[in-house]
Amino acid sequence: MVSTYRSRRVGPLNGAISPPGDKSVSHRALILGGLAEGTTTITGLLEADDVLRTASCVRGFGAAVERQGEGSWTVTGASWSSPAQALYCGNSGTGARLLMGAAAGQGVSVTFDGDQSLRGRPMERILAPLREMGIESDAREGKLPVRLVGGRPRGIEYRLPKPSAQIKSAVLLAGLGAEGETVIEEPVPCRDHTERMLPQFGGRLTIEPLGGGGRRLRLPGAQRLTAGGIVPVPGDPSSAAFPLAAAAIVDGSVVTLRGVMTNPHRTGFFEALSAMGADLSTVPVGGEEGEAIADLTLRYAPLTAIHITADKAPGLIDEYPILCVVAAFAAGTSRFDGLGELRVKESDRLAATAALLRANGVDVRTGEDWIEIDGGRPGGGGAVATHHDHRIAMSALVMGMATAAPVTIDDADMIATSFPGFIDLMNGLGAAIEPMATEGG
Ligand SMILES: O=C(O)C1=C[C@@H](OP(=O)(O)O)[C@@H](O)[C@H](O)C1
Ligand SMILES: C=C(OP(=O)(O)O)C(=O)O
Repeated sequence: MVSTYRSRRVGPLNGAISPPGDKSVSHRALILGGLAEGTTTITGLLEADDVLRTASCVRGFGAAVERQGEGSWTVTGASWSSPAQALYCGNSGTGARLLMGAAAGQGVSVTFDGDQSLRGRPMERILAPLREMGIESDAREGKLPVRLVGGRPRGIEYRLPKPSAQIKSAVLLAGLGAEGETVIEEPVPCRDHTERMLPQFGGRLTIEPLGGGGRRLRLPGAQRLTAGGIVPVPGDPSSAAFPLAAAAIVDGSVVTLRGVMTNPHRTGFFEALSAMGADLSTVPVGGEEGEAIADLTLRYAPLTAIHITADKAPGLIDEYPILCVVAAFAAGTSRFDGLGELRVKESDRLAATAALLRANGVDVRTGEDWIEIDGGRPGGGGAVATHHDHRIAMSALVMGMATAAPVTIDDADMIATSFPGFIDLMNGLGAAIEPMATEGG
């Protein structure tokens, strides 16, 4: 089934909403809960396709994962066993990569698979450190389906080749079951949700500063985790980015996002909005011991172009498509560097974002890992190819809220991988996102 949608300008957006639970934290809570002895309760879990796939994979290893009510789940860990069937991770890079690490640590044999997009994404970045740890795998050209061969991993010293929290977390999760210590050097820091959550499950880990803002993580091997009590999942800053972006480009808007996680490795988009001149206020509302949380209010103000250097990219890596849309409405030329990783996300997001903007009348230049956008008053009217990528779909729909002519997308279904309530929530703020047609069956 293909669902095409149209987004058109209707006036200012107003209101206060809570974004859904954070996707990164949701995956980790399920996986750590599945490894721990006893029952963990997770509240505010993101009930989106990517996370639900991880829930069923964790079940596939023998843990009990049960939905108790909206967003409220229990996970009772088990000694992991080798699943008879391949585990299907759907569209989720985080799910596949973190689960590979966890499975390697538990010594199980397992095959992971995913949808067409995930089958195209690089997995060698996980298989290489796992091989160093002594875990053999079978994969054609480093892509899914991947078969891991069970065995006892050994701790390694590993320097992250890129600032990827998925690689870092996979090595940490494998290290939990390893013989000996695992040491990870992280020259450029990236999101640290695994490190923050581990102690709640009795996990031991020390973090030392490395010169230049980096870190060295030391994780003892052979750890037995214990249930994490209640793990609250804060609001997802990457989802909050869409209504905030809409308020930033639609004149007269005032929108509040409640309970948004403000982990310093995830706030790059909010900092970029402020640097462009958006009137964004942040009121901390708690959560300091695990993940910080705040209410964010954005009042429309005219925007100016910015330059974001490569070292900042990990702090807003998933937000670049929507940031590029915002830049299209800012006076001047914006430039974003260090975007090579965008080429291996759910789609080639650098190419898909450039095409999205061009289809709506924006002048854009790209290189292998950068983009330049000439901002102004884009006319819109474009038909956007989403390449089955949720973030491209939501970015295009937000653009249509501010352009003279409506923006259409070829498929809204993938939005369900990270933000199932997106369309209703945006329309509740005053947007006009409407289905165009449904083809096939
Ligand atoms: O660890 C995580 O939860 C994530 C890490 C990032 O990927 P990389 O590790 O590939 O940078 C991000 O793009 C992804 O959406 C979620
Ligand atoms: C890149 C993303 O997710 P994943 O890597 O988990 O597929 C994303 O949600 O933008």
